[in-house]
Amino acid sequence: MLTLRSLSVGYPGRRGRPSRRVLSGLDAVARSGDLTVLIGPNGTGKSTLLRTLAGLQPALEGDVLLDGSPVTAIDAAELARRVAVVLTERDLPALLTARELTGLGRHPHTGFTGRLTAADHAVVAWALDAAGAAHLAERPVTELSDGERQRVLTARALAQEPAAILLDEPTAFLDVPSRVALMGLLRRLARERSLVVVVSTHDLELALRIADRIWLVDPGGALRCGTPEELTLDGAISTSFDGDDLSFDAASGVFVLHGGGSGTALVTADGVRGPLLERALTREGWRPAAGPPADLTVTWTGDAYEAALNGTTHRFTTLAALTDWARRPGP
Ligand SMILES: Nc1ncnc2c1ncn2[C@@H]1O[C@H](COP(=O)(O)OP(=O)(O)OP(=O)(O)O)[C@@H](O)[C@H]1O
Repeated sequence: MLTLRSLSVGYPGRRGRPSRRVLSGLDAVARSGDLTVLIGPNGTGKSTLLRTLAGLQPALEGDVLLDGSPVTAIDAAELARRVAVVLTERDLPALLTARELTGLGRHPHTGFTGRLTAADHAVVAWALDAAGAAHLAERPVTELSDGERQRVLTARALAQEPAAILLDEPTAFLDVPSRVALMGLLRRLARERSLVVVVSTHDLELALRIADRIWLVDPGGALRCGTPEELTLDGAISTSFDGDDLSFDAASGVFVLHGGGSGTALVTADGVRGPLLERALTREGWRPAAGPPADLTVTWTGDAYEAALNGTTHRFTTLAALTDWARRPGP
């Protein structure tokens, strides 16, 4: 497991510039077998923390322990075997194919010559496949799209067969199915291979759905740790992310736009139509009501939407027509 003990991270002062302490007094554990997801608003220090955990920059104070040993006491070659890091790199070595770049992940294991054995090639093939990048294997890495490059960088980390894998926003450039697939893969790897996996993301809704443990850097610089449900229940998620226009709905686990000043709306419709209607009305400035009374009631009759407002009922045959009317309800 990976343990943070009274850890402070940041940037030492240089050439007359003062040092910058980004986060301090951090205590946390990322367990083997868990997918630990690091979340927090912009600029709170997620990348700085991940780089410090990976040994890419020194801690200002305190310790990072890998299976009980301070990472500073583990020699560089050993650390390279045990910890893999995926940063949002854009400058990759030209002329390498995706397979060759993934092969670089084997280097901590290959010894002095760097030559890959048949067993190493098999691990590379597995890693490319696991990261959904097998079809990219022979492509030059400089010609890949952002999302494709992210998969190959993930494959390189997997090829390293580390004990811990740290990823900084690996889903940033991926489309939605690929994000879910990559997070799912990371969780599966954590469980099946008993890996420590710490991954930062801005995809809060996905994080809360898929993480075993959340590390939340709150705006005050504290690190709040717990299951997604614990942090939702104790209000930590709302406190960190709610804004003037947006708030986190604990029950559904998604962000909702605040209804404006149009009033409350009560929806009666079966299946998925109900939540979709509520979403459309919220976008137009109505606040969903849990039950009667409400300023506006909308009922799906099976072939039309009936909207009752101020004693008058309006009938719409399409959701688009209802939505347009709800924006500026008239007679
Ligand atoms: N090299 C540096 N020297 C000094 N300060 C830095 C340096 N790099 C980042 N910072 C500052 O450290 C703070 C944390 O930055 P960091 O990139 O870790 O945040 P983050 O949570 O990853 O942000 P984001 O969500 O926007 O990616 C920011 O205020 C940033 O300006």
